[in-house]
Amino acid sequence: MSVSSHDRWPAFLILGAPGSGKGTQGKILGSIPRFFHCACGDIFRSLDTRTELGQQFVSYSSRGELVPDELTVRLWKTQVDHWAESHLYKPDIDFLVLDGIPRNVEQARMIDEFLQVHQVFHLSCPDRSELARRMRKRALKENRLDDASESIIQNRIATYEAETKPILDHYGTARITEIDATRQPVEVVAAIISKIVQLPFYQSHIRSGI
Ligand SMILES: Nc1ncnc2c1ncn2[C@@H]1O[C@H](COP(=O)(O)OP(=O)(O)O)[C@@H](O)[C@H]1O
Repeated sequence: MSVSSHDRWPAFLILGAPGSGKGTQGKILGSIPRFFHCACGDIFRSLDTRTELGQQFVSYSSRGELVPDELTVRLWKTQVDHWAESHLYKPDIDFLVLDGIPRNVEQARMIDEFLQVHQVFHLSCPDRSELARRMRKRALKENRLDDASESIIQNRIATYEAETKPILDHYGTARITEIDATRQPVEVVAAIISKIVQLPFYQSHIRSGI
């Protein structure tokens, strides 16, 4: 499964607590040519819940907990390979926009083997009650079990604080852009895009005509 360093997929990461707007931003970016949105939660939700894997996902996510790393990374890698084989995702010219993976430092280390994260966009929302409000709204609209109760919501926010936020240290400040997640979606996406187009890596990748 190992990939040489020059073959590693170029990627951007959207990081933020549940309800911070990662999925909204990922979808918008994924609609732009040469950006490919990859939402780990969507990969899990597409599993047939009658299968053992599907059952495992339901049992972890309905408690607000993370699915074990080994299983998560294996499933994620299989799905990205599948997208690449079917040419939906073109690793030589597309930028991966990761949303929901990695979710802890161990996953960050595991996926570093396959991709190169060029910038992390941290959608920051210190107001936890605003996040909870957004999740309750989403539960009504999208029928999400994991957004359905107050204790699960609190557990998901706590899991984010304890396990996902330390990822910021893994990537280091030079690769992190802080964005205020309470701004309008159009303003958040504008901030992300203006940062990307200024990155030397982006400029050289685009100019190389790959
Ligand atoms: N990378 C991951 N590692 C472990 N579990 C994950 C991962 N991605 C998604 N999950 C599981 O799927 C659930 C829903 O994820 P997601 O749709 O990304 O929610 P949100 O965007 O609200 O944070 C998580 O609470 C977790 O149980």
